[in-house]
Amino acid sequence: MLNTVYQLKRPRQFEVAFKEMEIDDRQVIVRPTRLSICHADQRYYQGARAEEILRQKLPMALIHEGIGKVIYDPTGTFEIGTEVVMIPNRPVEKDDIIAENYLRSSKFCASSMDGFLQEYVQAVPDRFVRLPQGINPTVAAYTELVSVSFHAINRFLRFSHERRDVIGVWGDGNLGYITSLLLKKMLPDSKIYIFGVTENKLSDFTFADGTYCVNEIPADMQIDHAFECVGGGAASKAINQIIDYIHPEGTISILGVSEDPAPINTRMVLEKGLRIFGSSRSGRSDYEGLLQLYEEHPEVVSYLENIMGAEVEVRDVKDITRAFEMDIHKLMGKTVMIWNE
Ligand SMILES: NC(=O)C1=CN([C@@H]2O[C@H](COP(=O)(O)OP(=O)(O)OC[C@H]3O[C@@H](n4cnc5c(N)ncnc54)[C@H](OP(=O)(O)O)[C@@H]3O)[C@@H](O)[C@H]2O)C=CC1
Ligand SMILES: O=C(CO)[C@H](O)[C@H](O)COP(=O)(O)O
Ligand SMILES: [Zn+2]
Repeated sequence: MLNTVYQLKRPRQFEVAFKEMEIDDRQVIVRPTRLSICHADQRYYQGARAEEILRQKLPMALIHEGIGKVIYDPTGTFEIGTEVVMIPNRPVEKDDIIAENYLRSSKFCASSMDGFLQEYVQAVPDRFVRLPQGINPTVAAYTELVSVSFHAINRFLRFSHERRDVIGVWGDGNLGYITSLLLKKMLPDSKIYIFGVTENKLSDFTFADGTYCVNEIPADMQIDHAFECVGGGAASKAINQIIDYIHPEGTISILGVSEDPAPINTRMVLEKGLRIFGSSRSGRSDYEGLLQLYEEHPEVVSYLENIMGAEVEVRDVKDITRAFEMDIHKLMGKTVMIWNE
């Protein structure tokens, strides 16, 4: 069967490719319906990656956050029409210690293989997870991003000491919003403080115990642990500020992606005995745990509606380009493409 794949050929230029899709008795076929744009997609679209990386990876279909409907399932796992979230991580081996998203052999849609901007997505059944009935489909479209925070918080619970009275989250964007929201839900006894740069954005964090502009942090501020959700060129500034305000023996969870190495104050990391760990992407168990959290705490989904940005009907390359350009100029929120519906 012929599949239509919308690939980024070079920065700011999509093209249509037709690829043969072999139907077999192992793999499910899903028609994507809502696709959400991530920062990582924007780095490819805007050509913000190194030239040699772009040369190596493009042409490639973007998008690794999305949902769809099952249209074919020879394994009998799903009924036809079932709404599912698509998992972009594609492991080829299993390891008792290393999670699927850290195995160097794993592929990842829209990074080392085509992403979800396709007419059909094909994978083995465990790469799809059934969505709860009635969930807002636009919020469901960015489940992948939320699962990254869920994954990082669960690792944090493994790595950090148990005095978690105050947790700071640096970054007043989408990932900062999601991470602090989940922290508030998963650690209700902790105070969650957000540190950002824009008053307007910080005012959206209504569930937080405090919000601070990074240029006006009270001198006596102290936090037990912190999450960095900034990335890019500002990651280094954020991490060093965390190092300044964190208590000794605290844990710093790094989530922001930076193209260039970020210099950090290692002397103070040593003196304070800090633990720093990074997290990237997520695996099936994170999706399952998160969707269970959504079912138990439906108010989390309501809060996630606050970061719904533009919803753009997309039928062709021109519409896709328009969605990516709109996403660049947004102040906050997730841009979601309504696709194939
Ligand atoms: N580890 C993973 O698996 C994942 C990582 N990411 C990465 O996380 C990062 C954040 O993503 P996302 O939230 O979508 O991006 P956003 O751009 O929405 O968020 C970053 C926010 O941090 C703010 N900021 C800038 N400088 C500082 C500072 N010094 N202190 C505190 N906040 C600051 C930015 O403000 P302003 O816009 O005004 O500069 C912006 O609001 C990106 O690098 C992204 O690629 C995303 C998904 C998964
Ligand atoms: O967004 C992400 C996960 O949701 C990661 O940032 C993304 O996977 C990084 O990929 P790449 O190396 O292609 O930038
Ligand atoms: Zn992403």
